[in-house]
Amino acid sequence: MVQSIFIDGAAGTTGLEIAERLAGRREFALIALDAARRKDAAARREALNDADFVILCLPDDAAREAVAMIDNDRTRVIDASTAHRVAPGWTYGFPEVVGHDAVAAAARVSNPGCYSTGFIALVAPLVRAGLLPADWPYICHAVSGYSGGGKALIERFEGDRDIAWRGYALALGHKHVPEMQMHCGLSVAPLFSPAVIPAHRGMVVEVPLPLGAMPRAAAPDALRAALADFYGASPIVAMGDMPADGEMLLRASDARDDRIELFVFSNADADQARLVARLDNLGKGASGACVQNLNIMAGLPETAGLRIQAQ
Ligand SMILES: NC(=O)C1=CN([C@@H]2O[C@H](COP(=O)(O)OP(=O)(O)OC[C@H]3O[C@@H](n4cnc5c(N)ncnc54)[C@H](OP(=O)(O)O)[C@@H]3O)[C@@H](O)[C@H]2O)C=CC1
Ligand SMILES: CC(=O)N[C@@H](CCC(=O)OP(=O)(O)O)C(=O)O
Repeated sequence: MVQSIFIDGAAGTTGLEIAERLAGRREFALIALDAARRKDAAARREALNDADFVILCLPDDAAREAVAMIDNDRTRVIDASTAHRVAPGWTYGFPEVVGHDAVAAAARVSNPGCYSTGFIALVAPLVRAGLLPADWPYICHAVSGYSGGGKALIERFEGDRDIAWRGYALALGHKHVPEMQMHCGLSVAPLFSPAVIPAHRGMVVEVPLPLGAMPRAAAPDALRAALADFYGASPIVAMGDMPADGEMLLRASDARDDRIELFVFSNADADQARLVARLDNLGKGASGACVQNLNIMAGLPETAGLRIQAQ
């Protein structure tokens, strides 16, 4: 049975990338609004209620407004925005962490933030297994390609080739912190320092761990083994190969890939470690994750339409 999909915000960065991944899929039929009607409330309301699945690629307020316009109990929603990531009644769309069955059964799925995807992929399984403490004040550093900031940031970076690094969220309290804390089960909010680099896409998220100074922290080998075991044969979340030459690169020209790779680096004394995740902010960080969740909700193979590079 062909299921209908409406992408609200289809002309934006995340929406366009979702449409690319759905192009040619016979299981789905896209409901499209022409340019003149894409922000028209009546047209959106009709499309939102006609669709079997709605994918919201909108700013937070517009996403809340779209959900309020749905007045039937058949349409299922995937929200790419931050609006519902810690909201009651919403399933957090990280199937490897919350369980595929929970996503498959959900009517309302909130797609994780891009940075949160890296942090949660690394920290949640280890805290859950008792290998890292839940009450530690974790620190997280990350860099993102500028497409992470949508059309406005793309325009800014492509109009000013002189920006080599942009630190932001300097007053702390980035909008991803609540979901990072909640979905890792932490009693203390992590301290998060994001930055943007002059590459269109790509992301590295890092959690440095002073293991020797932490209570109840396992050794690096145990952390590595636990992550490998937790994600098992996942086609999307996997341990990366340890770099042989002592450096790890993110290249602006890297092939697009909807997978996420995890690393545990450590020192010879095994009392310091760096948990690192490398992903595409528009892949597992946004549009790839939306399509993965859509596949699971629709009862289809989770990687259908995704970009999975040969290993
Ligand atoms: N980019 C990324 O890597 C990630 C983005 N996200 C989230 O996805 C959502 C979309 O982000 P992104 O695609 O980057 O943003 P963009 O700014 O690129 O796109 C947003 C789109 O929404 C449209 N829009 C705004 N208000 C309305 C409205 N009331 N009705 C209909 N359309 C509207 C905009 O219209 P117009 O074209 O006229 O401006 C634009 O096309 C955001 O919540 C973002 O935080 C999540 C994870 C990662
Ligand atoms: C580089 C950049 O600006 N990134 C965005 C986050 C992108 C993302 O994950 O989007 P959500 O808004 O859906 O959480 C930011 O920090 O606000």
